[in-house]
Amino acid sequence: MTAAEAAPSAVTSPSTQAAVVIDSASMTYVVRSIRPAPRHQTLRDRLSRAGSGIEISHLEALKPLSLVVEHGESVGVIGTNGSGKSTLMKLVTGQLAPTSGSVYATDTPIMLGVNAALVPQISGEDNIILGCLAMGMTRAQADEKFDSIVELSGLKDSLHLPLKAYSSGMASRLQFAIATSVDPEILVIDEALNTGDAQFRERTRQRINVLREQAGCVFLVSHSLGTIRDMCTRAIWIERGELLMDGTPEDVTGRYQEYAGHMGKKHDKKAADLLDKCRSELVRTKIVWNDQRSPSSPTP
Ligand SMILES: Nc1ncnc2c1ncn2[C@@H]1O[C@H](COP(=O)(O)OP(=O)(O)OP(=O)(O)O)[C@@H](O)[C@H]1O
Repeated sequence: MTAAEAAPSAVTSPSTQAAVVIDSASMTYVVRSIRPAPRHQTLRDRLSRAGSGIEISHLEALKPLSLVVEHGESVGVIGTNGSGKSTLMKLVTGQLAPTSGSVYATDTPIMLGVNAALVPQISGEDNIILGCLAMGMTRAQADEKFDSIVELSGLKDSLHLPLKAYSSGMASRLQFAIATSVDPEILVIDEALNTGDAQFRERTRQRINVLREQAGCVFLVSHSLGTIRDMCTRAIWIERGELLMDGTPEDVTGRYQEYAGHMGKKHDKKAADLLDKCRSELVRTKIVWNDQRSPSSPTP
């Protein structure tokens, strides 16, 4: 029996406090690529063969995972590169449909990501209006929110400049101020805070706290363990597509740091033992709907 099979599981009936319910959701990407030509061929032959065959492979980015996140929680998501954090966030926002299982949310989650759509050629001011309209506000509502967005961004003196003249930290500030202006019930922040300075981090922390107090919930993906400890009430660790830990930010980041230390020193056995320990200690969530029926409106 593997550690995962031996691990305890908790049956959870999502309460009215639940903002997001992930019910055994998994994600396998289907990757289509051009079949490579044999290496011994000349460059000319290789190029002329390009496109002669399409190869299809499957990449399991996320193993089936269940999680209930309640209103008022801010959940930090950590894990090494390529472990599946962004994939999980895309399932939460409905950008991707899970290969198996379901994801439910009480409201449409707002994603604040490094690639969130701002237009480089137009000014910060125009981006604010455009961003608000893109999030579904009317022009009158966008005008009404304008001053508070300027205030939160802290970029009053630069907003007349085109966005392409902003540093990545300044662009992040603007994105954050626009995205949180709708008081989202569910906010997903994927790496967007990493470029901010200390002042921006403090504003962000305060804004996240306000959203939580208003019974919103926040997911925060970050490689900065300090940010997770500062801003989150709970943390999860995903490694190679597998949920390994779900607990307090201190416990989860501490264990992850230990793992990263072993990996850095190439102590593979110690790293593997630590993963096994996490697997055996994780209390897996099993979702059971009270009325035996899941909600009728999964995302997307
Ligand atoms: N659109 C896609 N098509 C195919 N594979 C993908 C796609 N997006 C991600 N992957 C793969 O899925 C796995 C998880 O990627 P994901 O972006 O979720 O990881 P991550 O934990 O967010 O990584 P990072 O910390 O580097 O941002 C990786 O192996 C990645 O190569």
